Amino acid sequence: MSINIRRRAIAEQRWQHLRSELEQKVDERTSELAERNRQLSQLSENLKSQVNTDPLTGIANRRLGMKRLNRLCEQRHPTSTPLTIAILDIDFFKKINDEFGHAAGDLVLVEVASLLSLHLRPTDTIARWGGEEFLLILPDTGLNDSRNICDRLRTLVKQIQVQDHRHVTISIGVACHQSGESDGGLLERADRCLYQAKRLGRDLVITEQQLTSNTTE
Ligand SMILES: Nc1nc2c(ncn2[C@@H]2O[C@H](COP(=O)(O)OP(=O)(O)OP(=O)(O)O)[C@@H](O)[C@H]2O)c(=O)[nH]1
Repeated sequence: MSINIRRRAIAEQRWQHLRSELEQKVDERTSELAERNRQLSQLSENLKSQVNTDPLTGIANRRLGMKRLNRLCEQRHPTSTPLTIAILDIDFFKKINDEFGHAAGDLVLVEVASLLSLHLRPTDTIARWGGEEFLLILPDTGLNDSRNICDRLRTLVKQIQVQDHRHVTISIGVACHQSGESDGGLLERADRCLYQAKRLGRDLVITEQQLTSNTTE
């Protein structure tokens, strides 16, 4: 009888030991999986940010700019606050590259992007639209206010110098979203304003209002 009790006690001890070993293994495996999960979500965050970011300037890329504009245009209804966009293009950028080198051109792009980020609101979007072109999305902003904002940016950008020589200038086309309009239509109108700013000599802000009054004259 006492032998049986001792055997049972030994078996129970073994069982306890095995159970605590197993529990320890489960704990270790659980923390390994939690760590791997953390790494995977970090990786996924990094990839998401790479997909949406312009690698040179660190601002939103065309993809993200387009996505935000598309969403804002779709969400708007007749009583929404105004939504304006501006397409901004650095003047004679090819000359900057040709005279001072591609690295100097890159630096200008970075400086323009950081100036825009510094002077616009966190709710605005600043996206690199193409080579030396930027898209600004200004929610809750009417055409006149946008014009003033863009004119201030135009003046500020002139403070940027390329290797202490040439001052940088920009041309900007500004258009306001019309109810029911697609993002494509809005972009096209802003682009026409930009084209006019270039045509009229550059270092200018042209709004669609000015474009209409110019073409009807
Ligand atoms: N350094 C640099 N240059 C770029 C980049 N992307 C595009 N470019 C250059 O930007 C230049 C744009 O030239 P154009 O389209 O002729 O325009 P522009 O010289 O600014 O003339 P306007 O727009 O008419 O005032 C081209 O020479 C491109 O090679 C970039 O990421 N870095």
